[in-house]
Order: sequence, then C-alpha cells, then structure tokens
Amino acid sequence: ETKLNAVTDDYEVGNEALGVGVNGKVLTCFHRQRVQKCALKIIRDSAKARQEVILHKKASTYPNIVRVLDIYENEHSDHRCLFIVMECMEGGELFDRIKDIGHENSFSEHQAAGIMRSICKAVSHLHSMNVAHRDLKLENLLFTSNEEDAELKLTDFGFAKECSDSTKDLTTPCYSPYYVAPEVLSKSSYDKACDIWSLGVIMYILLCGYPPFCSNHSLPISPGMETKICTGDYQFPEEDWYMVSDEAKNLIQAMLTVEPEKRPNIETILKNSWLSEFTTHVPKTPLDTPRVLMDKLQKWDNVETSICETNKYNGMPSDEE
Ligand SMILES: O=C(Nc1cc(-c2cc3c([nH]2)[C@]2(CCCNC2)CNC3=O)ccn1)c1cccc(C(F)(F)F)c1
Repeated sequence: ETKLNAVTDDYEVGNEALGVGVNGKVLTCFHRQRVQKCALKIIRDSAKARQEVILHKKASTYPNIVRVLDIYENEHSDHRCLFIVMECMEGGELFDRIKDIGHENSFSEHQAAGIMRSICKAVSHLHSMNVAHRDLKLENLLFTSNEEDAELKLTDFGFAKECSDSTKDLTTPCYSPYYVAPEVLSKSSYDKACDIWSLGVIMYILLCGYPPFCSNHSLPISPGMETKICTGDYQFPEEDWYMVSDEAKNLIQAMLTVEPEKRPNIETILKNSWLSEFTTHVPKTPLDTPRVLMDKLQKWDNVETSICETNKYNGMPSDEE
C-alpha cells in the first residue's frame, strides 16, 4: 500500500533536519488533518531502498521498533524517491540522552540494564522473523519523549537483511548437499551474530562512556583498531570499571566473542540475569558515562562523518552519486 499521490497532499514537510541515515535524510513533517508531528525519511529509489522499506514496515508492528505510518513513492528533484513517514521520536537519540542525564543526576548500571533490555527485545523481535539489523548503534536508538518513562525504539533499516535459515531448511534446500560449501550452510546465522557483537559494544559504552575498540589517532578505523576488533583485544580499565558488577562484564565478554558461531544468540542474552532481573538485581551505583560521553562527543561526531567520507573516497558507490 505504497501511496503514489504527493506526500505534500497529506503532510506539510518541515525544514527541521533530524539527521542523515544510511540511505537518506530525515526531516520533521506534520499530518495536515491529524495535526500530528511525524518524521519523514527521503531515500532515492533503488533495490536497497525498497529492501529498507519492506523490512522496516515488516518490523514496525513490534514494540521497541520506530513505527512506520505511511510510505509514498514520489518524484523528487527529478529522481524517483521513497518517503517513509514514521512516528516522531521526540526524545531524540540515546547518544544525546545519556549526555543530558549527566546534568541532572548520575546514570546508573540499573538504568543501563533497562536500556539494554529494550534494545535486546527489539533485536529479538527482528531475529525471530529472520531479519538482522546490522547497524545497531547509539545513534539509531531513539526515545519517544523526554519523559523519564519514555520508550526506547530502534530505527534505520538501511543495512537490514533477511537472513532466513532456509539453507538449513531441508524442505526447500537451495543447494545440493554433496556440493554445498560450509559457509553456505552457516552463512545466514552470521548476520544475526553481528547484531550481538554490536549489542556488546553498546552495553560497554553505556557503562563507561567510551567504546571498547577505538583507533589511537583521529582516523575512523585504523589497522591497529581492526586488529584489536579481530582479536577481541579490549579491556575494562579498573579506574572506570571498578564499580561495575561482574555480571555486566561477563555479559559484555559473552557478546564480544570473536568467533560468530560461539557468540550467544539473542534468546540466550535475554535470559541472562543481569537483563532478566534488572528490576531488582542490578546495583544502582552511579557511573561516569555522561561526563565521559560529553568529552568524547565531539570526536565521535567527526568519526561518524569521516567514515561516510572515507567510503566516498574509497569509490564505494553511494546512492547520492
Ligand atoms: O530525531 C528525532 N526524531 C526522529 C528521528 C528518526 C530517525 C530515523 C532515522 C534517524 N532518525 C537517523 C538520524 C541520524 C542518526 N541515526 C538515526 C538516521 N536514520 C534513520 O532512519 C525517526 C523518528 N523520529 C527528534 C529528536 C529531537 C527532537 C525531535 C522533535 F522535536 F522533532 F520531536 C525529533
């Protein structure tokens, strides 16, 4: 039910830019009849764009996933574009929220556990329908409002991929058993495993304010950083992690398992006591995350843009070109 009439028939498009995603930019818009503030993502039509729309729409009915309200296909600046109208997440990105919490009060391990539980529930919905998100990061996690009890939801399906286990489905096999290569048999589940790794990085950042792997100079990724990721070489520096529970560190260690086939799946993660009993069990010790994140904020913004720049200079075809 993609609409072919002009999105401007039904929505007044705002000029407030909310950010730029994998496949396109995000603006505010207002539904003319319902007088409802929404978010509008404009993406150049392509197979990738259609995949993003299909998967986001499919996932949109789940809690903890940003709702898709409408899809339009319009000509825009003499290119066919897809317009995804979403519920407007007025609380902004998790990245910014942690920073802001620093001003009022401290950010506790207990709060981090609540946040991780919401993210893991979103990921478990996606994995249950054989979709891997593949771009889990603080910037793609948004709050419904600025209230204390705001809900956290996941967005940006620009890298999402169907990873059906059909290779293991013997009824409709897509290979001849005698000739099938090992990676074909196990490939599909690796996509889901990469989401688990990203969850480990997100949890690490929530608890201390900086990432487990970073490059030693301002480059977005360096050979040294790549080696650290591929060998799982990261630490819990005592001065920043002494007040964090061992359960939290053990859960991060499990998610940051280098071999994808040894990494726990999302169901196992959700059963972990640090997440499942976080209402009672997890200590409320104050953390330094907000202050640390603030210090690093600037550097990270540069990293974000420079990664896109790097891709551009690597000659990677981006949709804009
Ligand atoms: O970002 C806001 N609302 C929002 C935003 C999105 C959104 C979708 C996407 C993104 N944001 C990003 C922006 C760049 C960072 N990654 C995420 C790229 N990819 C997307 O697919 C969806 C729904 N509501 C926001 C923040 C503060 C205030 C307000 C407002 F005042 F408008 F309520 C809105």
